[in-house]
Amino acid sequence: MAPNPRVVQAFRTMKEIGISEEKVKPVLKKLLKLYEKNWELIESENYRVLADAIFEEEDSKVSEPKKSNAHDQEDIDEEGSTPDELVRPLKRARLKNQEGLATCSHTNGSSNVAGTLLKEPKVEENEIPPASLQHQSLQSNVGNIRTEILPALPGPVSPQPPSHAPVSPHHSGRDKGKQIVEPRPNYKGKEPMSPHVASKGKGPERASVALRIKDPAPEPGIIPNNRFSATQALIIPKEEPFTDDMPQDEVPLAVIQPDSLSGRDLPIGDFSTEKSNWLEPPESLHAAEIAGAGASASGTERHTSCEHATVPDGIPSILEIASSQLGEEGNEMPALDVLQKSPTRGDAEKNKENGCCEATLMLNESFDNHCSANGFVDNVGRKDLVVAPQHHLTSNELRRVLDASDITKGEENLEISWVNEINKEFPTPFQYISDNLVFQNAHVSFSLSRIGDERCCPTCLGDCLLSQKPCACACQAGGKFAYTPEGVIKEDFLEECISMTRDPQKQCLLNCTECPLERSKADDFAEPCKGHLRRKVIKECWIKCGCNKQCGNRVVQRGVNYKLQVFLTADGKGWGLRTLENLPKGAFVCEFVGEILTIPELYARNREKHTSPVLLDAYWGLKGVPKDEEALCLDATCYGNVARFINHRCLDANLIEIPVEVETPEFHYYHLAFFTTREVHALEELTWDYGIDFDDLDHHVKTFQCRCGSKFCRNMKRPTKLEMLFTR
Ligand SMILES: C[S@@+](CC[C@H](N)C(=O)[O-])C[C@H]1O[C@@H](n2cnc3c(N)ncnc32)[C@H](O)[C@@H]1O
Repeated sequence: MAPNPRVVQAFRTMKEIGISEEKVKPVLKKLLKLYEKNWELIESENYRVLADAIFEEEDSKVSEPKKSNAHDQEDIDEEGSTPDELVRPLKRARLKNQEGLATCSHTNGSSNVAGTLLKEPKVEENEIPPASLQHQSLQSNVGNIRTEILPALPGPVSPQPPSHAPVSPHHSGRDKGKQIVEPRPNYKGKEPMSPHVASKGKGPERASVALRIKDPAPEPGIIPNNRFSATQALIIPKEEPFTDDMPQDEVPLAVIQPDSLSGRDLPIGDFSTEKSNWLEPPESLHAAEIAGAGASASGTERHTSCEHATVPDGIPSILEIASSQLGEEGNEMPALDVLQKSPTRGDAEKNKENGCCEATLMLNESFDNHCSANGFVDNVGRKDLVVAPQHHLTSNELRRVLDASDITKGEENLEISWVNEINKEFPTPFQYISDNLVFQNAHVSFSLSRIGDERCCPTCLGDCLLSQKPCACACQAGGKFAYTPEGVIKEDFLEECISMTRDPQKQCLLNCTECPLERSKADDFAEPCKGHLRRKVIKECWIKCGCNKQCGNRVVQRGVNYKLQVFLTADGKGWGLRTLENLPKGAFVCEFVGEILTIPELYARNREKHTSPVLLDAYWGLKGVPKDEEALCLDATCYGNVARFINHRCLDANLIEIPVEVETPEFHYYHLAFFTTREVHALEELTWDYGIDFDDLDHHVKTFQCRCGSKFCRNMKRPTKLEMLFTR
């Protein structure tokens, strides 16, 4: 029998990163079984899932006897044997996230090079760090350069034609990034629908970090193969928490090495004020002016903003840029089309597929190759792909300019730009992640075997929303799906969520007999539990369900699907998040993503220097006394997503947070997703009610003078008795 070409390709790809067939076979076999021969999942992101599973297997296999090669091959060919339970490996996702960590300068043996925090494995006293690690550090640094050379620039935001386009659950994954999302035909918004183009979509099941990992991970301690681009070079710590003493079928979502992030008070202090690696650009490069250069803010618009990009004859086209893989500056290369031409990532990928080179590769090339900083190649040297900017940019300046086009550095489906139309400040650097990371002690692990059939719908096919009878997943949400076929939350479900949050009559506070918040206080004045708001929960279908990836009950796991922008607010709230397109009521905007911490870990951090943490307390008080490792919160100060920019608004905010259960049936961990409470117009700031009691000095959220502007503001300056007398 001829070998299955997909198997052959998998072997080949693994071989390229130094993994032998012998190691690949048994793992591939298990994955095929686990994914029911869904090769797409295995092949996505350059076989990342496979590579990760092999590493997991290696970690846990020490005492396991090897199976014979012949037998494995047979099994792969047959694809029929019953494997041990294998949970999709998620842990290594964090490796990706170490790349380019901007400014958390940790004390434990980490090095901060060119704005990139590089995590190094703990080195014993007197032990010389292996050369491979030094090498990796350099490579990671170079990787940072590449990730920052992104094509587009933020632009002045022109209100979009209204498009009440619903969130379409039918959008593409990262591995199929060029697919166009079709609007649902039966959406009856007032305005014409605008199809969402997922220009660089992420993994189809977003909640599974493993599916979204971009690059194959090298074996622990091994120098990545040179053939990989610099960004693929990752530091692989040899020690992995949770691995040794954990049952094989339990895998944390992603873990941050305790070594590297302990004692974070200092780094976080640095983080909020760090400037050394984050240079101010010259005035000519101010974001607002850049915005005025005509580039538009996100994805689809960019195609049209570059039509007139030409180089007048005689204008020298020179631009400074980091020139080598070691990142020296000062070499010159032709001016590139950075201020006008803003192709989408999809375009760049297409060019790459066509044999064009990437920016990192191009840095060593001469202009004869006709590469642009955007990864574009103009094979015929057409001038309309190149403009001569007025400025001679240094590499630092260029980095800043290009960062403005996508604060997510490619982590989301869509690019999210930032603009500052007020002054010359830049957003505080942080490491963008699109999935939560376990910091250290939080107990967040799951096993497919622990998701019982009653908590998933293995017998479903296709799109659960279309089936006559509500499936098991729907039953958990009260016998009805929370989503409409248009991908927004159902009106009644949403209204109930809103009233349970806002209406004192409908609010239900759960009181812990022993509140984790109080328990973790270092003082002797623990108070009784103040109560935790009971919430409605959405249960999404997931990989153990029989439905397909396009199932309408998978919305949050698909990630951001609307054009958003980070901007400096004019009313003194700092940076905020706004939408660049009209949003229908009930639309999923984004998830709150950060480090998953236990409450003691949260308290151990320096509150003053943190952005608002979010408690995952929807079940506290409901299920007995949550253990320390189960009472969790999310902190997005150092690692976070775009939600860290959402400002607070008392009571009538246009977003509401709803717990969403995706991959774990353990109630203490869930995803916190933001949905619109009403239609939101393009350019409106997105806000949510942090739930702060401004009178409670003890509140876990650092209090501030609220400037939300709501007529329901709970922090309005209260009139003094004297003032009250005068107003009578
Ligand atoms: C989660 S962050 C939001 C993003 C933040 N504005 C920034 O610039 O990074 C929370 C912080 O934003 C500021 N903030 C949020 N909502 C505010 C409001 N309504 N009034 C004043 N400041 C606000 C406070 O400083 C608060 O600690």
